Amino acid sequence: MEGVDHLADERKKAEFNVEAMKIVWAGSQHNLEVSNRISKLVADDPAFRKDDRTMLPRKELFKNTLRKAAYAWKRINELRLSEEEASKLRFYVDETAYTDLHWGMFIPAIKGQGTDEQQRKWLPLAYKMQIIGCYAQTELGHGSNVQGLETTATFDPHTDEFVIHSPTLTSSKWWPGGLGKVSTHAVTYARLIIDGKDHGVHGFIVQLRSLEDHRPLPGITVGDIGMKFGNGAYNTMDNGVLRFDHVRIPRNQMLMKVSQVTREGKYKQSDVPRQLVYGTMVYVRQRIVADASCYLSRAVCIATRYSAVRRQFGSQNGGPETQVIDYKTQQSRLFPLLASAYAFRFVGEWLEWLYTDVMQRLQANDFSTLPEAHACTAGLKSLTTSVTADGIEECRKLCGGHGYLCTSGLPELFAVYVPACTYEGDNIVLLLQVARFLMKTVSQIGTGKQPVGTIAYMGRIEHLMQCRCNVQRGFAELSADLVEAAVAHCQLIVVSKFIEKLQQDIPGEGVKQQLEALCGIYYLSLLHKHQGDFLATSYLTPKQSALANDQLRALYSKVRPNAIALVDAFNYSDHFLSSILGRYDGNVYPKLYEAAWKDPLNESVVPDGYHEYVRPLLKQQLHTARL
Ligand SMILES: CC/C=C\C/C=C\C/C=C\C/C=C\C/C=C\C/C=C\CCCCC(=O)SCCNC(=O)CCNC(=O)[C@H](O)C(C)(C)COP(=O)(O)OP(=O)(O)OC[C@H]1O[C@@H](n2cnc3c(N)ncnc32)[C@H](O)[C@@H]1OP(=O)(O)O
Ligand SMILES: Cc1cc2nc3c(=O)[nH]c(=O)nc-3n(C[C@H](O)[C@H](O)[C@H](O)COP(=O)(O)OP(=O)(O)OC[C@H]3O[C@@H](n4cnc5c(N)ncnc54)[C@H](O)[C@@H]3O)c2cc1C
Repeated sequence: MEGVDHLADERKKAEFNVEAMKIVWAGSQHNLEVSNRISKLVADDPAFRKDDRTMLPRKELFKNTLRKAAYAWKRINELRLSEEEASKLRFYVDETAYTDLHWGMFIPAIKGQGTDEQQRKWLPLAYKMQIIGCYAQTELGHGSNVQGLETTATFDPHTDEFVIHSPTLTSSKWWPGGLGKVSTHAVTYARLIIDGKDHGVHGFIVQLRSLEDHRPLPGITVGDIGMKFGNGAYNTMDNGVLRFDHVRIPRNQMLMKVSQVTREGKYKQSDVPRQLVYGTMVYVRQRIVADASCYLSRAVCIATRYSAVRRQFGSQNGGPETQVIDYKTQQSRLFPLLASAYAFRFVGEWLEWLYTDVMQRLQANDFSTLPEAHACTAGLKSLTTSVTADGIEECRKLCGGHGYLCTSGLPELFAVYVPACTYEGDNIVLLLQVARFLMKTVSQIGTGKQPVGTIAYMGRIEHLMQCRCNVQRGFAELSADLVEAAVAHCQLIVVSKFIEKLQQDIPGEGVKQQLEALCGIYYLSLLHKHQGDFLATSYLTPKQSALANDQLRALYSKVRPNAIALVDAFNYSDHFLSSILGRYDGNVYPKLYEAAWKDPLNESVVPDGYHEYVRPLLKQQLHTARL
């Protein structure tokens, strides 16, 4: 019934202060306040309606996204929202769009790789959205292998220009978000050629479309690459294809913070690691980790609330059937994901600190923690996106048949999220980077260099110090195993950051106890999943492994009465969740039934096509039956 909280009894079971947990999840009282205000602003504005997305044809869907992005920009300016508030508004609008890449990659690339002069010229235009940018790195033939990119930028000393060109079909830029139909400019990655010498991949600002009539400029061929996975989902984004036919840009449009080309055509590499050209990707990877906790928590919120509403089997003497959340199988699938959502939130906070610290060190030309930052952002991006993508699918399955309805919110959430396992670095390719970092650490231990930071624990691997093994040999042969070691390394980071979080002062009655239980579920569920490795290496005895499993089950029972309150603490509005199964009031069945009749297919009792395609069959069947 309307107005009744069908989850009220569940909420009464909470053994902790939910409002205090909301602050922990938000990061601070201030963040919670801003989130509440902006979330309501979006939820209350019909212009941000999103329940029709999965039913719109692509052109209409895309135009609707353009409308929303323009309206959001209008509201940001009318309300004079800060950058923080504007970012929150785009988050709660919850629709991938060209603005993601304008704000999330184009601007960071200029900030990270542009000189002060270039920043002074381009950033004001970008901040006012007088130009709209994208990040054009991936090509049809290369994405993971950045050093394999084929687009060329050839310096012409006669005109003090670079000639940007797509020499082959496979050099066509392919995938950049916002490129297909909207961006006027791109930070384009191309091979710098000077006097026939290839200096490798560098970033260049290239205008793609006229600011007058939006038509592609001479030498530019650009368009959308076509429909992607799922209805709605990432089809609100114009991922594009782009080819250059000898397009000329001024020399000062090469991003020159890391390396420069003089008027005379002399190449100067600052004494900084060439990998700084990858800096934007590192920035986005750390953002994606924080974002993973948002996506996973949305799915867990839906599945937890529905698991408390859904009853199936177990009726005693005509009494109510059992809530499926009370089944140990349901808990063993759901609660590790709930724990992971909190774990990823905290490791995302730490990674943001690590990234900020590295950026400050770079200002002082201190590159000492750059390798660790690369390994942590790459590895944690890989781990958290893989677990989140698989977790959203598991949450769909935890909701049974109704989880497969678009009105559950889960199919679209899955479809929009899963590319995160690929973009910003294929997850396996990134784990191989972590494996390379671990093996390099091992080789350095042999030289007496003690590891610090997230690899300090490796200093205790005494036996490796004696083996003097040649870690270079067999990397390719052992890469699958090394990837597993990289995953374990990242899982250890997540566990250690969760434990460090618990060592902080955490206000609120019962809050710390709940987080301790979730931390226990996180690491014990990992230990259970990988117990074979621990047993095979004698790190655990069978008895210890059994005790750990017993403790895990005990923690499920401890969390069970608090489960609804723990997902309420995510503080998501019904508008943001966009899920009938995940409604705050748990009023699922009436709303599912109501929603079904709103489907366009039910606009007519007799479906279009009946008379052309069904009736003839029936009549034919009737005729046959009479024979
Ligand atoms: C659902 C969607 C909704 C919202 C979006 C979701 C989340 C976003 C969250 C918040 C939004 C905020 C911002 C983002 C905005 C929008 C994001 C939305 C969508 C994302 C769009 C995705 C955009 C892209 O995909 S851009 C293209 C990404 N491409 C890649 O990642 C390519 C991967 N490949 C590489 O990085 C490199 O090729 C490589 C690292 C694999 C290899 O490089 P290379 O060959 O040059 O090096 P190696 O020989 O392997 O190593 C040499 C040494 O260099 C070291 N190294 C390598 N990389 C780095 C680095 N980055 N930093 C530091 N050091 C590095 C390496 O370790 C070696 O060192 P050694 O000492 O010699 O061993
Ligand atoms: C939705 C979406 C949005 C995107 N947005 C952008 C954007 O805005 N800008 C942009 O520039 N790009 C963008 N991309 C492209 C994206 O960054 C690349 O697709 C991604 O980096 C993966 O590269 P790839 O496609 O070449 O994969 P591949 O490397 O071809 O991966 C194919 C398989 O090969 C494996 N593999 C590759 N190399 C190795 C190796 N050395 N060892 C073992 N296995 C290997 C991979 O693990 C994978 O299983 C986007 C992609 C998607 C899906």
